[in-house]
Parts: sequence; C-alpha cells; structure tokens
Amino acid sequence: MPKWGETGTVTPAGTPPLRVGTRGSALATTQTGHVARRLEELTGRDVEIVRIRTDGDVLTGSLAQMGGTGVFVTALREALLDGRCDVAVHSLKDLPTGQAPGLTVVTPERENPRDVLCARHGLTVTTLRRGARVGTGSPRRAAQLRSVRPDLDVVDIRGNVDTRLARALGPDADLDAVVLAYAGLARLDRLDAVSEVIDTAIMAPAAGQGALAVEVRTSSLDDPVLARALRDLDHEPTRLAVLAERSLLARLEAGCAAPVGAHALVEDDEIVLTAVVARVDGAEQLTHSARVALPAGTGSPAAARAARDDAARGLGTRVADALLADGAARLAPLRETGPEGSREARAGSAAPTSSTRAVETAREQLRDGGYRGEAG
Ligand SMILES: NCc1[nH]cc(CCC(=O)O)c1CC(=O)O
Repeated sequence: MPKWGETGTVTPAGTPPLRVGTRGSALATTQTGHVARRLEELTGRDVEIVRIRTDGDVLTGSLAQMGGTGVFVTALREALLDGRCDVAVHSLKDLPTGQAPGLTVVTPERENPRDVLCARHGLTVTTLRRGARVGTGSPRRAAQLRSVRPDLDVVDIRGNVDTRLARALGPDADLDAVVLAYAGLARLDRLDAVSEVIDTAIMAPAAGQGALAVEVRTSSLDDPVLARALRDLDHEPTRLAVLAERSLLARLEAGCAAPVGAHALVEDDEIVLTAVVARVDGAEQLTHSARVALPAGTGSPAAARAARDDAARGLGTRVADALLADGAARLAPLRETGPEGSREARAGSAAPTSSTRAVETAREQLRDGGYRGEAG
C-alpha cells in the first residue's frame, strides 16, 4: 500500500526504510529516537534505527587524553558514506568543525545549552564544601570551575551519563558532584539529578552544546521528500547560533577538548556571541562578546539564508580574532594534538590585555551572595 507523507507525496510501494545510524549509548539512542520519529512523520517513510559501534564507546581512557575530536563521530560518518545508513544523528558538540566532504548537516531546535551541577542535598557551585571533589572529563568545565572555586578538587572522569551520575549520587558515590550538560539529562529524563543549572556567566557552554546534528549524504538531497523533511527539521535560530559558535572554534583551531566556551543567542534580528578561553588551572581567563545584525532578506530565500549564515560565521571569526589578539593561544592549549606553539608563532607574543575580567566578575558575584540560577 502506498503511504501519504505530510508533504502529500506518494511514497511508492517497496520504498526501503530510511536507516538512521546511531551510537549505542542510552543518550545517543534516545536522541536518535526523537529524530527518527520526526523523520517518519515528515517523510511518511518507515524508519529503521541502525546501531554503529564507535571507538569512543570502546576506549576507556580519559576523554581529554584520547585527544580525538570526533572519536564518536568517525564510525557514524563511515557508515553513512558506506551506505550502511542514510541519516546519522550526532551531538553537535562532538562534531569536528571541519566540513566533511560529501555530507550535509542539519540542526533541529536546540535544547538548553547550559551545564548543570549534580550534587546531593541541592548543593550548588557556590555552596559545595571547601575542597569538594567534583568530577568532569572536560578541560573547559574544569578550568571554569577552578576559576570561581580554586579550592575545589576537580577529578577527571568519563563514562556514560548514568555512570557519571552514580559517582555523585549513587549509593557508592565517591564524589561530591559532577558537571554534565542539561541537554543530555533532559533527553534521558534525568533532570531530577540536577541541583543547579549553572549560569553561562560562570560557565560558558561548549560550542554546539545542546544541539543535534542530523547528517546525510549530500547526494540524498536529490530525493525531494528527504530534502523537504530536512528543510522542515532545520531550525534557523539554532543554525545561526551554532554556526557562530563553531566558526569561533574553527578560527581558534580548537577542538572539543580545548578549554573554550562559546554561547550564541539569536534575538531581535541579531546574533550575540560570548566566548571564553580559560587557562586549565583556572587562574586566568579571557572573555569577549560581540553582536551582529542579521541582514534583511533580499533576493531569493536561498540567497537571504546564505547572507545570514555568512553574518553568523563572520561573528564567530571576529570574536575569535579578538581573543587571539588578547593572547588566547598563549593562555591555553587550543589544538587537539601536537605541540602547542605553532599558533603562538603566528599570533606573535602579544601580552594579554583583558585577562582576568570574567574571573573577577564571577568572584564578585560569589562575594555578593551568589549568582542567579537560571531556570532553563
Ligand atoms: N561529550 C559527551 C556528550 N556529548 C553531548 C552531551 C550532552 C548533550 C548535548 O550537549 O547535546 C554529552 C554529555 C555531557 O556533556 O554531559
């Protein structure tokens, strides 16, 4: 029996199911499930979920030490290019910033991009005991934690979300708290574990945090039903925000293990981007914020969209250049692998100018009796 998609297009009998590739973790399969259901509605096609094993799931070392941008991504991309699946769903923050030849990424509406603290008794970054042990595998989170609470003992952890939550909340907890992304807990229906949604002024999220990347072979866009579905899945404010954040990372040549935070918001026809580069010990951090007006749409919708995308990219590049001019490359290891310093050679030996502003602001807020906890 032919089926009718939402677009009114007849799906011919015998059309094979759309195969959606995912990592095997609970978080990955949950978020892939959401996307798969939407694609089923939007295309009218049957959708099949294909589990792909990735190196990131097999290795057990510290994520920071594995040093691979995209450890979770390569296997999924190979499956996509091999034709073992037609769509791959990634967490956008795990996706390297470089363009993958032959593949196209679409970003559905983003979940809350903030980081959260999960601690017993509703404790917060401010109220954790002196010297509390806080788990995170992320140099970005570690650096920003240390900058507001130099007394904390930051412990390198990894593992899936449940494993990490158990380290702070389980019966055999050996940590006072862990830091995780709001989005992952929301998707797993584990927001009950959150004791504080951390203000972005205290902890700038990772570029792309909270957003999903739905990736297809560019050649699949010749299929008008799939192309239409992906246009419907695309969320423009999310696309522009993550373009700005990821252009910043690309310009800094920073990977997901670099102590860099970036948070863009699209509101009132402008994009505002704030970024932080932190010294891993938290002793210093650079911050810079800038905004750009979204160009009014003239010409074709495609041309107007391209102009907005260019504005978002330009903003990311501009903020990155400001951070580099302030000495970002001297402050923190930005590159994934290889020796530091190649950037330094290019950036010269400029002295930092605005180094500790964000740290001072955060400490002031702590002295003044704590900061606003944003509700989401
Ligand atoms: N690197 C692991 C990872 N990749 C995406 C998320 C959370 C979901 C998201 O940011 O979209 C997580 C877990 C975490 O950081 O807590």
